[in-house]
Amino acid sequence: MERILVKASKHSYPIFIGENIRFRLNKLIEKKYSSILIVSDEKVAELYVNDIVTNFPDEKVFQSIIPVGEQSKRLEYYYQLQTDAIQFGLDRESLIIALGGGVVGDLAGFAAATYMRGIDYIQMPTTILAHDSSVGGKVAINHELGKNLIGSFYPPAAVVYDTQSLETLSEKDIRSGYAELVKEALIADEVFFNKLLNVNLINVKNNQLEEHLSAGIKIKSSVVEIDEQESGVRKNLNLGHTLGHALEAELGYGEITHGEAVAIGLLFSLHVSESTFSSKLPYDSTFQWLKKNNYPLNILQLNEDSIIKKMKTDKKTLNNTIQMVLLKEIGKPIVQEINDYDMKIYLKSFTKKLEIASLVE
Ligand SMILES: NC(=O)c1ccc[n+]([C@@H]2O[C@H](COP(=O)([O-])OP(=O)(O)OC[C@H]3O[C@@H](n4cnc5c(N)ncnc54)[C@H](O)[C@@H]3O)[C@@H](O)[C@H]2O)c1
Ligand SMILES: O=C(O)C(=O)C[C@@H](O)[C@H](O)[C@H](O)COP(=O)(O)O
Ligand SMILES: [Zn+2]
Repeated sequence: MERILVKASKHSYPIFIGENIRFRLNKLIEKKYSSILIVSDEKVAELYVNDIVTNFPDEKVFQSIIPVGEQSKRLEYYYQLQTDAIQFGLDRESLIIALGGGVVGDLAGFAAATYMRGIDYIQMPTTILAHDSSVGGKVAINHELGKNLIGSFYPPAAVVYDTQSLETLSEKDIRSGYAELVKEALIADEVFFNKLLNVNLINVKNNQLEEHLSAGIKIKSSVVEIDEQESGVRKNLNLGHTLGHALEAELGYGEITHGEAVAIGLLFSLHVSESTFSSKLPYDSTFQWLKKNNYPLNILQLNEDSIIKKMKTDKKTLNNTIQMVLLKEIGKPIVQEINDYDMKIYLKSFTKKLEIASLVE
């Protein structure tokens, strides 16, 4: 088992990564809690919730199970969790366990951040993507008008990542999770990036996956330790998200996964970066890798004005001007202001490039 300690403003917290560690959860938690609420989605609950419950034979353990998917990361389910917490009698010494992917982690984390003004919660990520969402304390729900617009920075008490639970993931969710790994590699580590571009996602080996997750988590945690509340370098973790989040909201939450949207967003960032800095970046190799691994890249019918409006709900936006993370080179991200006129040109040239590439197939 690997243990990484993350320093946060409220407290430091450990990330435990290892196979089958969900069965040792009670040994990994140091504190005794008055009661425990496990939050999970229907699919994950069916697979793993009993493994978590059996850790606590002598405690009061409750469950709140939400429907699967991005649509659950909204006010209605946030309110449902608060109602459950009140009705189950959770107090200030209670614990919430977020067992699932980023949807469960963001929603349950935000519920924990606000229930009785804040109680402890533990992230138990069960997707590859959640190596990112479970670390750093960003918790939130979506608004119809924009992603993650209602939320907080609220670090977990611990992250317990059982890599064995990843064996049940679908191809789509493996793909989705790898987009955030590629993002981390692009902002911080060219060697890691080149390694990822050699991976074939349908037969990625367990030891390879663990190596990638550990590398991704180290990049993520080192950034959030320096800038927990995103006044500076943490913005770089948003590479690919200005367009990615806009696509998720524009197409309807859940129509495209977060990672798939981020993958398109990464490609767009490379496109804009190449034009802005007149430099050669790995647009072509990234495109080829995404295509080979079946990422959906067919976003040809974009309404640019509507997308730009959605991009402006991005939390990096200042004075109604879009701020986008670009790359000067791999490992050298920079936040750049882009006006609406230029953005429209970039969106048009990007979709044209994708259209031409789809004709060449
Ligand atoms: N807080 C952050 O810093 C941060 C970072 C990145 C992403 N996010 C958020 O994370 C969310 C996306 O997370 P996600 O991709 O994990 O989505 P998700 O939570 O919806 O999980 C994806 C799918 O995988 C299923 N699943 C989960 N674990 C499984 C397992 N072990 N076996 C089989 N199926 C399993 C789920 O039921 C779901 O159908 C988005 O809302 C995004 O905004 C947050
Ligand atoms: O941790 C961060 O910071 C990130 O930007 C990680 C992203 O992968 C993640 O999707 C995050 O939720 C986006 O944050 P937001 O502030 O743009 O909502
Ligand atoms: Zn993300």
